[in-house]
Amino acid sequence: MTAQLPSSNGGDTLTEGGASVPASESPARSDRGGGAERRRGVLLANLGTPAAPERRAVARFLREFLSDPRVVDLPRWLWLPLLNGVIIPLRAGRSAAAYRAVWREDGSPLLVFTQRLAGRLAAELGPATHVAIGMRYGQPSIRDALAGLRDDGVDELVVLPLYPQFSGTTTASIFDAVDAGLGELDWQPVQRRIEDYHVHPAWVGAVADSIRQYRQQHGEPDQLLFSLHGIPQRYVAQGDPYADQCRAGVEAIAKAAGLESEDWMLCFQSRVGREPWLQPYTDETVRSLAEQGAKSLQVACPGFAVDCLETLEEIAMQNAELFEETGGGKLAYIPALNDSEAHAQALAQIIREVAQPS
Ligand SMILES: C=CC1=C(C)c2cc3[nH]c(cc4nc(cc5[nH]c(cc1n2)c(C)c5CCC(=O)O)C(CCC(=O)O)=C4C)c(C)c3C=C
Ligand SMILES: [Fe+2]
Ligand SMILES: [Fe+2]
Repeated sequence: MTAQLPSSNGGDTLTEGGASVPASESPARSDRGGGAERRRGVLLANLGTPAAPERRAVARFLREFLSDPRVVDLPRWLWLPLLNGVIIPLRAGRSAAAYRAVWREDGSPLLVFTQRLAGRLAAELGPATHVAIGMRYGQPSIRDALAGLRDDGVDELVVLPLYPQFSGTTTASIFDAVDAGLGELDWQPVQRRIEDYHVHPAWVGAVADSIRQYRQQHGEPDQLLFSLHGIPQRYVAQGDPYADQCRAGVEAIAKAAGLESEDWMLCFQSRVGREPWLQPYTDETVRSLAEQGAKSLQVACPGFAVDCLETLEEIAMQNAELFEETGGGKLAYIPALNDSEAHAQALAQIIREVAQPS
């Protein structure tokens, strides 16, 4: 199915088969028809990761990431001195140690899996579609990815942030970087932006299948946790749809996986700072389940398209340890979809649905 996008710049969002596409991004989108074949490019965008698991590289990454006003919205005069004077000096070393615990011979898991997924996706979409990866923070940058696509002669650009659930802190920030990159390059391709795909049946089916397969191999736990990255509650109160999309998405996955409502829970991880974030918090939930006598947990993290620090270290190491130490048994992490064929097929379907027929 191909999305029929209206030619106005009305700012509406179209939902096609579960993926939301804003209808307002490229003024020239509908006036270029003419029957000429388009060269399609896909920008597969992700958060980014440090260049190395060392203090300096991690400090550089955190400085860029946490200076983004989409991520931390405090007034700059207050936040930037606090970030540079207190938070980075305190956090960089600890964070670098956590990165070292998951770093692979071929690099950061987030980058390696994103690169591999891009390769699979390119194979799935065929030689007429160019796929490039761009990181919101660090390298390879979104601007350089766009420059590569432009040099390949792309004139229809699909932007796919690897965030199934929309948040201003993630997806919108990627769109900011795409705007800035296109502006710098003075390039105006036709654009399709995929805002979210949290209830797209292809993606929901792929996640549900991965959970079912995991349980066939490893058995059923006392409880399954869906753990998604948190954001401050204040952002949700200001209108960020992230929490609603997390709930709708995990309900769809649970239903597709045939889970009963008492078999699973949604919780939120990775809180930073003191203000309240989305709740229940994953670590408090893990502790309380252990105290209530749970002996086995499985944790799936369907907000993370690929495995990264937050899944491999925070869930599979820290929370597994916490569960054991507080009287539980084994906490098993169900890997992200990563570069699986099922993931590439689901994303290819989402892309095909929003792209123009060529
Ligand atoms: C301080 C605010 C943060 C917000 C808001 C936030 C939202 C958010 N993040 C992701 C996905 C990822 N975050 C990752 C790491 C990470 N996140 C924050 C802070 C916020 N995230 C920090 C400080 C870090 C760095 C690690 C640390 O020091 O603890 C990662 C992993 C990156 C990697 O290299 O592996 C991902 C992915 C989402 C989806 C999200 C909001 C929905
Ligand atoms: Fe984060
Ligand atoms: Fe974390």
